[in-house]
Amino acid sequence: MQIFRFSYTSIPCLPHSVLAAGFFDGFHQGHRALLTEAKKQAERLGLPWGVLTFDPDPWAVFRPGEPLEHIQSLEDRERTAEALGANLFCILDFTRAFASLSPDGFHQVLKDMHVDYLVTGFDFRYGARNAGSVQSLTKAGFAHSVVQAVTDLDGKISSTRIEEAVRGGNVEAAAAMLGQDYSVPGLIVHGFGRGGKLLGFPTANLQPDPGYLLPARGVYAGFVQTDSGIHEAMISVGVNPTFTGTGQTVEAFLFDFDSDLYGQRVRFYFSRRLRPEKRFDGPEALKSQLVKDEAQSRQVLDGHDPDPDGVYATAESRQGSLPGPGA
Ligand SMILES: Cc1cc2nc3c(=O)[nH]c(=O)nc-3n(C[C@H](O)[C@H](O)[C@H](O)COP(=O)(O)O)c2cc1C
Ligand SMILES: Nc1ncnc2c1ncn2[C@@H]1O[C@H](COP(=O)(O)OP(=O)(O)O)[C@@H](O)[C@H]1O
Repeated sequence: MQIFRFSYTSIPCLPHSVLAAGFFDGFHQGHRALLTEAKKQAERLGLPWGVLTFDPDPWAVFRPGEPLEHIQSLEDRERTAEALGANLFCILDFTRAFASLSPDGFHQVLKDMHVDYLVTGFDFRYGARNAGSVQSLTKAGFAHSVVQAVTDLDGKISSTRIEEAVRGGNVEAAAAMLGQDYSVPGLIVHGFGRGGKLLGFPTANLQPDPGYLLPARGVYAGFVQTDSGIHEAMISVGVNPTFTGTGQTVEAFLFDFDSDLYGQRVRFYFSRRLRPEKRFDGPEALKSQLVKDEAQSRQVLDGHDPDPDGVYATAESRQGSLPGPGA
């Protein structure tokens, strides 16, 4: 996949293509329908296909200073598009000047980018005051197709619904909409040194990359992708109320694993919520609960693939060629 990043004022020479346009946070089932359509049109026209996306998030440009959390970083979005077969990934710098283009100004940008065919969602808007829509693409005679909303029993699948599910700890609902388990990358840092010594369960503490949503406090069964492959795990998001003076931590005990993870870039996958976090009378009571959590996690994770499209199959460190899921 070729990646291009540019401003609308200096468009590079791009191949003629079919592009699906959107922000695509999560590349959920609705977003994937656009990619399927782009691929289909590209095959018909004999052209490469890909994604037209924007960075930074338009919200960050129009509401600077407001904290923003995402399902995916730009790099995650690139990796997902690549895993789903895109040939091109075009990132247009999102600025106030770009956003204030007229609809015709935006059509000209598409032409200068050699976009021969555009695929959008039914509610795609563009240009100053959102004046551009699928109707104005038609009026301008721009070759395009419109993909209708992909729905489930609760309505339209959207990044907002996925965010709500993750924030509420409903990671299974998030996974159904995403097409893969919700995951957060980051760095393994030192904790309080209690896990191994006091509890007999060493835990790898994640310093999540900035900007990622975190699932609600609680205990989850999931996976940890490390340099040595993907490992079943049980994960705690919480303040460790059994002990005092602890801030919020995100930590995992990896099953059948015994090596140093400090300083390593990893990815935590949240597959199933097991229970809320509790305050125990002491380390022994917590330890007995952890034994039960491990048994339950092993049971629910058996045969479960957190990343069926192999989006994040390479190790987060990207050093050399490393084993992926199932390794
Ligand atoms: C799967 C799992 C479940 C946990 N559940 C709880 C809990 O319910 N209550 C609690 O106080 N701490 C819980 N913990 C956190 C432990 O208190 C924590 O791992 C321990 O304090 C070690 O911290 P350290 O890594 O900073 O040394 C859990 C940890 C894991 C991995
Ligand atoms: N099975 C395992 N799961 C998680 N971490 C492990 C495991 N085996 C070894 N480790 C290592 O041990 C460290 C955790 O030890 P722990 O006693 O909880 O101390 P800390 O509080 O500093 O994280 C991890 O960061 C990792 O480097």
